[in-house]
Amino acid sequence: MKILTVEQTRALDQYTIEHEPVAPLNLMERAAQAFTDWYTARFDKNRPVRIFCGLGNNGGDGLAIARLLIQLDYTVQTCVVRYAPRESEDFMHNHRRLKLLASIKYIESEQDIPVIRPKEVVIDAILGSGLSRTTEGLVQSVIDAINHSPATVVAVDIASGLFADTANGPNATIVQPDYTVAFQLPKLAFLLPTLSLYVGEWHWVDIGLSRAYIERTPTTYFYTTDQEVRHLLRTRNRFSHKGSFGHALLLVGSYGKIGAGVLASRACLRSGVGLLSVQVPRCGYEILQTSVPEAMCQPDGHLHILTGQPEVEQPELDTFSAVGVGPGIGTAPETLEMLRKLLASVKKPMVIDADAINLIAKNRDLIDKIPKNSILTPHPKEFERLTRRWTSDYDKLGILRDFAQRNRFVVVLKGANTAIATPDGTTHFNSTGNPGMSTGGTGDVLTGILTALLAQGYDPVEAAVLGVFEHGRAGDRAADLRGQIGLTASDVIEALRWD
Ligand SMILES: NC(=O)C1=CN([C@@H]2O[C@H](COP(=O)(O)OP(=O)(O)OC[C@H]3O[C@@H](n4cnc5c(N)ncnc54)[C@H](OP(=O)(O)O)[C@@H]3O)[C@@H](O)[C@H]2O)[C@@H](O)CC1
Ligand SMILES: Nc1ncnc2c1ncn2[C@@H]1O[C@H](COP(=O)(O)OP(=O)(O)O)[C@@H](O)[C@H]1O
Ligand SMILES: [K+]
Repeated sequence: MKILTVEQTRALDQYTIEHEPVAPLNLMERAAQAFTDWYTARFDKNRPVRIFCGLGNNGGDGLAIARLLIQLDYTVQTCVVRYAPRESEDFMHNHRRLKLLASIKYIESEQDIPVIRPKEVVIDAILGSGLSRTTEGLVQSVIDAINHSPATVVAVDIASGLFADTANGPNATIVQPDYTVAFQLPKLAFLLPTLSLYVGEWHWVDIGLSRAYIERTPTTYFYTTDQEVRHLLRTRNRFSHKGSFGHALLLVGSYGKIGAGVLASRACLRSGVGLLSVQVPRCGYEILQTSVPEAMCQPDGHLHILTGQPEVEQPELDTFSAVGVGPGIGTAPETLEMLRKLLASVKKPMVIDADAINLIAKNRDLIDKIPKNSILTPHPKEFERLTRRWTSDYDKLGILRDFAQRNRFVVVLKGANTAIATPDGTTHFNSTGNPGMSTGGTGDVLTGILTALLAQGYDPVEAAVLGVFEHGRAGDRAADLRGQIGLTASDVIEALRWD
């Protein structure tokens, strides 16, 4: 699913109005109806509703929602915040219609701001995507009152005061909603960790904007949906054999961290790889052979770390269809040498994670040695080591895009809504996963999954989008079964299911 800018959304609105055709007022009516449907499915009539409306089209939506809820017998108090002398046309129209049905309270100064009670639901329709400057004065006071109230808060389209796709200045006053209900498409701001307080749980509702126009509007930001991922997944041919699904090699583990290698190996096998070989330090040999009997084990000559000096002769690297390196390997100088040799020998895109990323961050000449289209899977701290500290989430997205594009890597920046930046400059935000996955080892699981997909011949961008999505989906299934708090990385592996 595409994420469009405010400008593009405005153009989309306009196109829909001109070509569908639908009158602007009817589009507002559709938006209000879609919001009301969402609202009535969640909140019953016992909860009094207080709707704060601004003077633009977001306020117009609020007035239309007030009318629709009143018609459904909800108890509604509408408050119009009169912060300026101008009102939009569609606001005025809906204002006239609502006045025929109910009384409206006008907030013209701070004294007019009502006391908000705990049982109420506040609907925030003060400012929407037309926000053009930081909030101040009366609007700021009303937002403060909403934020200090004990009521549940639902934002219409976007929280008042929040910019949809650019950074807010420091100390901006912004509504902190429990829910945001956006029209048609998600906004970039919803996907950024430092803005989560201003978004809450978010949903989007279809208001019938032109699909054809959305299709041909260019964007660099995407939000991965279930439907899109289904198209990527390959089914198995009846006559396939284990040779059809590749032979992966994982280089993983060090003394005390063989578990990382076990998790990556199990996840790789649960993700459809035909054959798996695993290189571990000698101390990991029995552990791996016992806990992952399906894998072939290539012990390193060193007891505790990977050095790239095998104990016994090993197949040439180019016999493997994909290589993954990093989980649990540590940063010993001998392991750096192993990584150096590995990068010099592997010609295909590979998966690079954890300490392999840390080693590369400290030895930057290695960046140029990484095969093009390789998948790097840093968490934010590893990514910062690899690049630089960022000043905002928007700055971080810029650094991410540039780093992926300049080096021709697929960079999977992990976290809630993992961001996948590709060599062609696009960024895909993941839609699955939950905070239960913030536990040691879940990243190792992802490395195993991605290595398995590359080994099966998936294109690296597709592998990253699909693998990250399924990793999160497995995390969601595991959380359903066990709850988020008790979730472990092993549970994520057991919950993987690829159909
Ligand atoms: N897109 C869609 O698909 C659909 C969109 N719809 C709805 O329209 C909404 C967008 O409406 P909108 O363009 O009228 O903007 P909105 O946010 O209501 O306010 C604009 C006014 O606020 C002013 N203003 C700006 N910043 C300010 C500040 N800090 N403090 C005070 N004032 C400030 C600004 O002033 P100006 O910048 O012109 O000086 C202008 O007068 C959108 O979010 C959605 O709810 C649906 O109805 C239909 C489908
Ligand atoms: N709050 C969250 N929501 C969704 N996914 C999360 C969340 N926290 C962590 N994850 C996922 O869990 C994994 C953690 O990886 P990482 O930090 O490398 O852990 P480890 O190094 O312990 O394996 C990543 O795939 C990340 O996207
Ligand atoms: K709003």
